[in-house]
Amino acid sequence: MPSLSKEHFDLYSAFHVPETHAWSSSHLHDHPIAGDGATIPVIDISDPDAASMVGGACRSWGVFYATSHGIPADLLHQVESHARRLFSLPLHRKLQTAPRDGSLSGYGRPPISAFFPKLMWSEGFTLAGHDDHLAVTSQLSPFDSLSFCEVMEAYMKEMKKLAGRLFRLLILSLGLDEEEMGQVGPLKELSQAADAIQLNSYPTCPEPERAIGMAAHTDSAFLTVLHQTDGAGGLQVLRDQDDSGSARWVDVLPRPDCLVVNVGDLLHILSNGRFKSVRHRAVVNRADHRISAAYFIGPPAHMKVGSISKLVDMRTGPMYRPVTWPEYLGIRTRLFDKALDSVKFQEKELEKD
Ligand SMILES: C=C1C[C@]23C[C@@]1(O)CC[C@H]2[C@@]12CCC[C@@](C)(C(=O)O1)[C@H]2[C@@H]3C(=O)O
Ligand SMILES: O=C(O)CCC(=O)C(=O)O
Ligand SMILES: [Fe+2]
Repeated sequence: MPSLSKEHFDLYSAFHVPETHAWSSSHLHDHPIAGDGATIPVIDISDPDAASMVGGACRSWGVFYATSHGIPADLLHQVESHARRLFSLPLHRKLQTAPRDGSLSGYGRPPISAFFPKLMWSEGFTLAGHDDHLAVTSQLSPFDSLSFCEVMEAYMKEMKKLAGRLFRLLILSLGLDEEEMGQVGPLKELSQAADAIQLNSYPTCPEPERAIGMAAHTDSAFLTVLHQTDGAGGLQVLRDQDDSGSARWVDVLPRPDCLVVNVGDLLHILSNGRFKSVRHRAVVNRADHRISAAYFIGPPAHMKVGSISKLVDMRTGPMYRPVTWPEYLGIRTRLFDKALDSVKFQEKELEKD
């Protein structure tokens, strides 16, 4: 069993933020927080104009709130309460499920943690594929791992359907017709698309101004659909340029009946840079123990993702070289937030007419 080192400080009973978790203020305050007025689009995805609204939001923000998403409220509550129960287990029991032998599923720090000298004020549990996660959760007996798995699998199934709807809207918004849409690999093979759930727990923090729940990053997949608990919130997205010309962190507060959808790096590549992979982070607070459940959908492991040819300017060629998701995750392991730039082709000089 992994030992309970200082690194596994119990966040739930903390009276102060230890040095291991204290981030420098330059890291935390790299950009100002936007005031009111910066409003993330709220889109009813069953609206007849949903495609153009979703397309507009992904071009301009890389994120939006989706309503009429079709995920039953009861299922969302069950996911949340199972996640709470899992994170409330004693630390040594959770550590028993740490991913091993090439598995991705289990309790632990997300891969981005490796890029920062300080630890994040959160715990994570990844579920990637049925056998993978059943193998770890079944070790949690007498924790009700079967009902945990049942709920998570029902959630993944519903989320995949929703991701299919969102994808269709996005592709339509790019001006592709039904026939061309059928030729776009990821949509054609959605049933085989790879997906994963990341459960995040952000305990209350005695000194939230010194800690970070989840450090700034972009997600690697096509799309992320996030459910967050009601309460103080914590998710923030980086709005590149506001009217004042500077980048600002914008709060993505919980809204009733809304899920948060954000663009990941592979959709940025697929759309030849039209949809923006949005940088985001999660801050913590003194009052609420926040839970979030992120659903990631990406291409099947073997599929190379390149820019849709109709979106490529024939004179300059595609902006990015095609990559598979596992290949891209490998690049991120080495380069983290330089990964997207590293698969970008050098811009060609256009000859003057
Ligand atoms: C499917 C995945 C996406 C993810 C890496 C992973 O294999 C499982 C964890 C995911 C997560 C969640 C927190 C943020 C993130 C950047 C990270 O470090 O782990 C994402 C990864 C990603 O989007 O690449
Ligand atoms: O919890 C959140 O609000 C953000 C989580 C996140 O960014 C992730 O899991 O990739
Ligand atoms: Fe994320």
